Formats: sequence, structure tokens, C-alpha cells
Amino acid sequence: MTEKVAIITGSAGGLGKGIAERLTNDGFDIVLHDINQDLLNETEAEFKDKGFKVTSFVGDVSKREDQFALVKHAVDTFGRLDVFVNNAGVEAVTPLMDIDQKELSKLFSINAFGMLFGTQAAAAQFIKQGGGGKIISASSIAGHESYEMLGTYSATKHVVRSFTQTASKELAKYKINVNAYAPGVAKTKMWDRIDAEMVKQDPSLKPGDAFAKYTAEISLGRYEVPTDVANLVSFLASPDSDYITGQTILVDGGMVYR
Ligand SMILES: NC(=O)c1ccc[n+]([C@@H]2O[C@H](COP(=O)([O-])OP(=O)(O)OC[C@H]3O[C@@H](n4cnc5c(N)ncnc54)[C@H](O)[C@@H]3O)[C@@H](O)[C@H]2O)c1
Repeated sequence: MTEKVAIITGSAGGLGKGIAERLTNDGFDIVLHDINQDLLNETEAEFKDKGFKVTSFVGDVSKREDQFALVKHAVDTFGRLDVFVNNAGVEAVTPLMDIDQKELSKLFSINAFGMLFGTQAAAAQFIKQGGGGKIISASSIAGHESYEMLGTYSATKHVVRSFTQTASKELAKYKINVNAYAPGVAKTKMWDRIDAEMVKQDPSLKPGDAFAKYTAEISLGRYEVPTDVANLVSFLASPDSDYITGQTILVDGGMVYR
């Protein structure tokens, strides 16, 4: 059987690293990718020590040419592409009245335009190969429901859900499945930063309080870990999800009900 190949953007750390680790265990050859070269090198070395078949590529998802170069690197290295995970994303914590052009440009460029460019680059390769493929993107609970202080972030994660629907409809004829995962509150560097910013904005909060407030609402009684997200992405990357497309699936321990 031909080995399958997966790209995960923003996989030097956080949820992306957890997804990459799971997909290697599922038998994929992996392309790690990040804008943070040092962390990417560390993660690649760690994966190689574990015997994983892995390569890495430094790029910025907000640059369309970088996304196409990333896919080219995967094909040059492993000969094909089967799964593209649009995982990279950034946050901002700002009261609505203070949101400015700079924040909007940054978050939309990375979270929304980046997801679209990744989808285009992956789909172009899948169409060329002719055998279909899977595109899986990071939305969020904030892609289903918008939160205070997270206005720009929430808007970009709604865009991910929107492009997922459009792409699934346009690309279905090529047997390309397009879905998204919508995590809740996972303890990664992203939430460390969100908590620190929320504390800065509200003097009644101490470090850890914002994270505690959000996680207290989770029905299953604990915060999310990368494996929780990776389990869903593994399913969406597998033939078991062949009849699912255009969906943004919540994986949040019970926070947002749709
Ligand atoms: N942590 C959560 O609770 C949570 C919840 C819902 C959704 N998400 C989404 O899941 C994804 C991963 O989140 P995380 O918590 O692991 O974040 P993280 O900040 O811990 O990791 C994100 C990674 O993406 C990389 N990155 C940032 N900008 C990039 C760019 N322009 N190009 C390439 N790489 C870039 C970073 O260097 C980092 O390694 C994001 O899209 C995020 O919005 C996270």
C-alpha cells in the first residue's frame, strides 16, 4: 500500500504538534510546518528520535506563495499529498471598541486568508493527483458562538466555518472532503496568552482566573488536551469519515451545543 502523506500547519507546538504525533501513529508520513523555525527544528528532531517519518517546512500561512511552496515541499519529499490540516492560528483579546485595523489585518490574514490559501494549495494538488483528499481546518467554539473580548478572533473562526462549507460544495466533485474541528478550551500557549491578556484588561482577575472561568463551564469537568483534538482530526483524516463533508465539528467537552 502507498504510504499516505499529511501536512499540518502550525505544528511546532500546541494542538498542531499533538495532531502531527497522532497522524504519524496512524501511519502517515508527516510534514511539520511553522513560522517559528527554532521550535520547528526542536519538534522535528524530537519526532525523528522517535523514528517518525517526518520533514519540516518554515512558512507563513498568510502568504499564498508559502502555502503552495509547502505543498510542493511535501510532494518533492514524499511524492504525494493526502491530508492537509489548516491548524495555524493566532488570537487577540481586545474590547470591541478598541479593535483596530492592525489587529483585524493580522488575524484575518493568518486565520482566515491563511486557511483559504492552504485549502487552495492542497486542493490544486489533490485535483492534479486525481484521487481525492482531505482538508481539515481549525475553527473553534468561537466559530459557532462569538465571545466578549474575542471579537476579531471569533469573526475569523466563523470565516473558517464559512469557507469550509463553500469549499466542500465546490470540491466534492473531486472527492475532496473539507471539514473543520472546533476545539473548546485547551491549555496551550494560546490560552496562556489569552488568560494573561484578560487579566490585564480586568483588574479584578488574577493570573489563571480567566482560564478557570472558561473551563468551569465544561460539562465533562476538565480542560481540553491536544489528544482530544487529535482524536477527531485522526477520524476526519481517515476513510471512516468519507461520507462527512462541510462540517465544523465541536470537540469541547460540552460547552457549545449545536
Ligand atoms: N487552544 C485552544 O483552546 C484552541 C481552541 C479553539 C481553537 N484553537 C485553534 O487551534 C489552532 C492551534 O491552536 P494552539 O492552541 O495550538 O495555538 P498555539 O499558539 O499554541 O500554536 C500555534 C502554532 O501556530 C504557529 N503560527 C502562528 N502564526 C503562524 C503563521 N502565520 N504561519 C505559520 N505558523 C504560524 C505558531 O508559531 C505556533 O507554533 C489555532 O488555529 C487556534 O485558533 C485553539
